[in-house]
Amino acid sequence: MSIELTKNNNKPELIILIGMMGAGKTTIGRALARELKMDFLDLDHEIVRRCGVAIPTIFDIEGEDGFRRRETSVLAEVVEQKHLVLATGGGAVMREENRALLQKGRIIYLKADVDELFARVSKDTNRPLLQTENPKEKLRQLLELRAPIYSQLADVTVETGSGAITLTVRKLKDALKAR
Ligand SMILES: Nc1ncnc2c1ncn2[C@@H]1O[C@H](COP(=O)(O)OP(=O)(O)O)[C@@H](O)[C@H]1O
Ligand SMILES: O=C(O)C1=C[C@@H](OP(=O)(O)O)[C@@H](O)[C@H](O)C1
Ligand SMILES: [Mg+2]
Repeated sequence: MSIELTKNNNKPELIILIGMMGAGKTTIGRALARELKMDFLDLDHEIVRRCGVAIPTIFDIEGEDGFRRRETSVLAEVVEQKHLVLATGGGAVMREENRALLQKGRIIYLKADVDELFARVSKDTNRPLLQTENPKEKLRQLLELRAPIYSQLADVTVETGSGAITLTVRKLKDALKAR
């Protein structure tokens, strides 16, 4: 099967947020969509809605592989939508097939360092990959592996520090306008 993909950077009908767990894809994505008067969809939430069970349950029953298959299948559908801000899950960029699908949108990399990411997600039990003895080390390893991929895919990269969420949304809007 060959997929024909065209990328139109001047007309962001589909904005896609990528980045690590805790980067703020879900939170910032929702706020950005509201600001831009676009629809919002979170890939993880859509997977959960379709399965009827939470992400840790999908990992328990089907393993990470099962989750990734579902992720690809939902991603393939939702990238066809227009007027949409799409928040992906942090690992969605790891499959070649997904990276091709992501090219349908304007890709924004939300960047944060390990300390910041850890501070944001450490109390959340909804991320099965971090249910380990040393979740900070796991975040560090995942970041090391994924950071070059996020950077390579990104049309726009926005640093999200410890500042307010509204500030990050403003930065993002400006960055989108500037391109
Ligand atoms: N820019 C930000 N500044 C401070 N806290 C943030 C920021 N972005 C997200 N958060 C907080 O971090 C947590 C994880 O954010 P979330 O949007 O779920 O990240 P992701 O979807 O990238 O994993 C949430 O509690 C959210 O309120
Ligand atoms: O980084 C990852 O591999 C994952 C990130 C999660 O989404 P967030 O990045 O929104 O936390 C979710 O898709 C799943 O737990 C796997
Ligand atoms: Mg999320």
